[in-house]
Formats: sequence, structure tokens, C-alpha cells
Amino acid sequence: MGTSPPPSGHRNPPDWAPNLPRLGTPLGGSTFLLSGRSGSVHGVGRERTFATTQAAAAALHSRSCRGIVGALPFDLDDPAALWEPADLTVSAQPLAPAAPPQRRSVTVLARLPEPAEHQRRVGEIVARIRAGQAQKVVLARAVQLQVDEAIDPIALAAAFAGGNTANNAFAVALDAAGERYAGQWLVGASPELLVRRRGRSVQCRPYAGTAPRSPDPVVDEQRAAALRSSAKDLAEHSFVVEYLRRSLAPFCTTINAPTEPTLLSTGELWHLATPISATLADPATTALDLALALSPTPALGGTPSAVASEMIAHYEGDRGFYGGAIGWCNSEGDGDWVVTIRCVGLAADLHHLTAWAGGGIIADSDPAAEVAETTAKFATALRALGADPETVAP
Ligand SMILES: C=C(O[C@H]1C=CC=C(C(=O)O)[C@@H]1O)C(=O)O
Repeated sequence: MGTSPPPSGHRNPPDWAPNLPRLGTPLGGSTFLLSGRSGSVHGVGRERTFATTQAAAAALHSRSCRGIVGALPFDLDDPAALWEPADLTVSAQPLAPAAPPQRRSVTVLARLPEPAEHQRRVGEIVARIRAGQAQKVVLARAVQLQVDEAIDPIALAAAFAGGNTANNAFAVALDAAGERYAGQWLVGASPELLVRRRGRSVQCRPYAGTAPRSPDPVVDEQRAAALRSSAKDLAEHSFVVEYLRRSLAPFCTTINAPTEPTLLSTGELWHLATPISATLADPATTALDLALALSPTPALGGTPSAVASEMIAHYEGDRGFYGGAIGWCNSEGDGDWVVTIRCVGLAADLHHLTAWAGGGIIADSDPAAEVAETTAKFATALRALGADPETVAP
């Protein structure tokens, strides 16, 4: 994916990155930042808050707003944090950390659930899948963390970016979602592009199928090769690609996806990913319309979607914003939405955090391996926090 043009109709400062908003400015509760390969999109101020996703989509269609930024929850019936910023700026420069992540001591306050319970749940879901109740379910667990020094969400987003523009780093104030989220933030770096729309061109880059990286290059290569030929991971991945093909079909005239996924890596993990490109049938369909139609994919939900969502609610309860999408859409309907993974929820006191990690479960998943996979996924947040990934190991 090359550099994409900035959303039109907004000013384009030559060098935005050095002027990162700092905490304590009046912008805190309405800051949106998404930074990746095509640069950084930064919403400041809040002109209008949308009570529902439908209201936001309608405002874009009626051309009565200049653009929308924010976060979609995992369950689209839950409150979203969507608003029209007073200003939306784009910099060609992606966010870069000022320095390596500051070393922090991170205390684990709770594991929700304990890894042994997560393993038991995975075993139960495998049995339910084998009994024919579903084909794939993505089960997640969370860890609650505490740090001594208050966290600056923008600096943490820069640490999540880690200098790698393939990581879509983000910091999103959640105040627009209502009282329950006052002062809270969502901060992370997602490798997974839910959807990008530029004119009639649509792109998705789903991820599913995972192996941990190794510092030893030979072992690292072996793990990548094993992932590429893992029947279990290829099957897990195929549910997501099939779902996207089906879900894009009503909106698109052409849909192109390679028959085999490619291997992509983050600093901590290898993944199977498929770059999908499509052409919109109706140019009135906005990036937000597409995000609402696609989220959550079986990379976070499962197959069939409704059954998987019921199982997820049963085992995990309310996921809030984890597993949803964060992004922006301008008045032309162009925009980017990334899947809300590899992230933390930061409490209003800026000292308490929740990190989430999930994994796709199919009929031949191994419950102990699924616990290990979630532990490996937590490493992204721990590295950004400047903590030892072993901090959350079972
Ligand atoms: C659910 C997560 O990852 C998804 C994205 C990539 C690979 C995944 C997997 O291999 O299970 C998950 O579908 C997460 O990071 O919490």
C-alpha cells in the first residue's frame, strides 16, 4: 500500500508531528489520533457528538458534517465514541516515538479470567464447535494493570508505533461515548486494516493466524514457515476472508483477494494476512458505512457471526471497545478504520489500564496453545509500556 492522499477539505500542515497535543491542554477529551503508513490523521476539538452510529452515518450522507472520527464498540448496539472534530488535520509524517519506551514498572492487578479458566473456556468452546454449534469463535481475556507515573496517551501511542509505520498507532479519547467513558482513552497499534476507502477503491487487510516471533533468526524463520503451512491457522484465516467477500459483495462491483494469505509480522508476532481490494458500486457508500457493515469480522467475532457473538457475550461479558474499530471518515466519504486490537484502555486517572488479547478457536484448537497465544499478544502492549512481557505470563 503506497501513500494515500490526505482527506480533502482539511488543512494540511507541513510538519505536524512535533506539535503533538500534550495532556492538560483543553483538547484532552476530544483528541483523535491515527497514524500509519499513509501519515497521521489528527482530530482536535469536538463540534458535535453523535448519539448513535446511524446518526453519524446519516450526517455524512447529508453532507452536514465535515468529517467524523472515533471508535466503534465490538457490539454495535453499545455506545460508540463518534464525533465531528472542530479540526481534522493530516500529516504525511507518521507518528514516531521521541525516544525508546520509558522503562516502567507495571503491576498486574487482575487477570480476567485467570489463564487456567481461559484454557477451560477454550476447551468448552472447542467441544461446542465439534458439536456443530459454530465453526469459529474468537475468545479473549484481559489483564488489569497499574503504573506509578501517569501515562501521556499520545506518548504511549508513539511508543506503540515503535517506529514501524505498518503499526496503525492510535490514541482516542472516549468521552464522546458518554459518562461511563469520561476521561478514558483507547491507545494501541493495530496491524489490521478493517477497511480503507478512497473514492471507489476499497481495501481490507484482515489478519488471522498467529505465531510468536523469536529473537533467534533461525527459529523465527522456522516459526514463520510453520505458520504458513499450518492447516489450523489457514482454516482460521479463511473464515475471515470468506466473510469479507460475502459482506463486501452487496457494495462492490469487483472484489479481488489472493487465494492464499501472505505472512506479515509485527515486532512480536507473525500473522497470516490477506490484502483484499474491491471497487465500490455506489460512490455514496462511505468508509463509515463499510466499517459498520463489516465490523466485527470473524477475526474478532466468529462464524456464524450471531452464534459467535452470543458465545463471546456468555463467556466474556461486555467487551466495550476492544474488538471494534477506530478510524475516521471525511465529507467525501473517504476514510480508514482499523480493528481495535493490540491496545489498552486507559482509565481517567491515567494510572490504571486494561489490555486485551484474543485468539480464533476452531475445531482442532489446542486450549493450552490458545493461552500461550494470548500471552504472546499481550507483549505488544507491555513493550509499549516499557515493561517486561513476562509480567503477564501465567
Ligand atoms: C483477537 C486478536 O487478534 C486477531 C487478529 C490477528 C490474529 C488473530 C488470531 O490469530 O487469532 C486474531 O483473529 C487480538 O490481538 O486480540
